[in-house]
Amino acid sequence: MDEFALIRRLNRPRSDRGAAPAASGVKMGIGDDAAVLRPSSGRELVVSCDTMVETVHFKPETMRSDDIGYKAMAAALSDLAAMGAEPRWALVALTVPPQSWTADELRELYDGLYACADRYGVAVVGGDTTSSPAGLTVTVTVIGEAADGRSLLRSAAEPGDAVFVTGPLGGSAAGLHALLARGERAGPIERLPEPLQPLVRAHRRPEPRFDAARLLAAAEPGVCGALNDVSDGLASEAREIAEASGVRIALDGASIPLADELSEYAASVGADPLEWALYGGEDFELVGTVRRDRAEELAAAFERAGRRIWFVGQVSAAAAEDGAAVTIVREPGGAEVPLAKNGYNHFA
Ligand SMILES: Nc1ncnc2c1ncn2[C@@H]1O[C@H](COP(=O)(O)OP(=O)(O)OP(=O)(O)O)[C@@H](O)[C@H]1O
Ligand SMILES: Cc1ncc(C[n+]2csc(CCOP(=O)(O)O)c2C)c(N)n1
Ligand SMILES: [Mg+2]
Ligand SMILES: [Mg+2]
Ligand SMILES: [Mg+2]
Repeated sequence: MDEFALIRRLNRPRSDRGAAPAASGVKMGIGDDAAVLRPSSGRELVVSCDTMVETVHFKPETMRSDDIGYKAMAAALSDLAAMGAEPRWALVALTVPPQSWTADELRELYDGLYACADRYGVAVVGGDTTSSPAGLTVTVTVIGEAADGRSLLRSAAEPGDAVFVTGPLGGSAAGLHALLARGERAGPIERLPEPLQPLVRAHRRPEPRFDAARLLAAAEPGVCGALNDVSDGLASEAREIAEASGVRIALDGASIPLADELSEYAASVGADPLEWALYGGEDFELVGTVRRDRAEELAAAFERAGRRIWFVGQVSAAAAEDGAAVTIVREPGGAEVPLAKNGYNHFA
């Protein structure tokens, strides 16, 4: 495999680029020492990166090549949605063990990556390609824009706020569980038993929630408080909001929306679906807070747009030094207990 030939093969011919409206603002894209971009005036830049690592984030049993590319882009973009930003540009760093990946498989990975980039109007403007002694990694850096001063921060929750999520949780973890339990090389989703399909789709083809992010960003300044995306599980994301904002969050377990088919699948393998929603991660829904007296108005704005938010808890003033940052009532009438700090942790 030749590095330069591979880069040419993975990226689109120059004639394809520039056709998409996403290419606007690109003075120099792929092909020079660096990209040259023109941000819109009056907008602030919002920048983030995320890495996916073979065996840590994907295995042959869990993801096909195109899914890896799609999800790497989707997971990175999700952090822009979590800031209330509009996606614009991306850079892709690839490290490849040449013995275990063919150029065709890498091309499929890029087909998935570009499918996601096109779906969200993102122009890939550069990247980096190196060999790796073992394990493929994909790092996607994303750049978006928000109205000046309007990025939605983790630190903006206030006592009295309601906590909401933008969609059902736990599906991705259940899909992962099902794929690992099957243990065979991942095939097309349509060939799986029907009840597994939405769970596996949630794992392989997550969608960054720009639809919800746009509605939140469009609300009057101050209506939406903090915002995060659920990459590490609701428990972990709620804790990040609580700690960044210096508040306490009380979750109501019975109100947390569970993914379609999740309860049935969890029952079939003796698992607790709520645990997957709290600790599974990779759902990429948004979790946020809204001022209590504006919560119904926000829910109505979602309904008018044919969407929904689910209220899953309340924010209150931080407890004493040793008080729990996040608590939960698991069942109606149950006791309020501190929520354990589990969630996904790369070094735990
Ligand atoms: N190696 C690093 N060097 C500098 N900053 C980092 C590094 N790793 C993470 N960060 C920063 O730490 C903050 C929290 O990162 P974290 O990865 O936990 O958030 P996230 O991207 O929302 O989560 P996830 O990676 O699960 O999507 C971010 O501001 C991120 O840019
Ligand atoms: C084969 C395989 N095993 C386990 C997992 C689960 N997993 C890996 S990283 C992560 C958190 C988000 O990552 P990050 O914090 O790096 O953004 C989760 C839930 C998976 N996807 N594939
Ligand atoms: Mg991160
Ligand atoms: Mg992330
Ligand atoms: Mg995030």
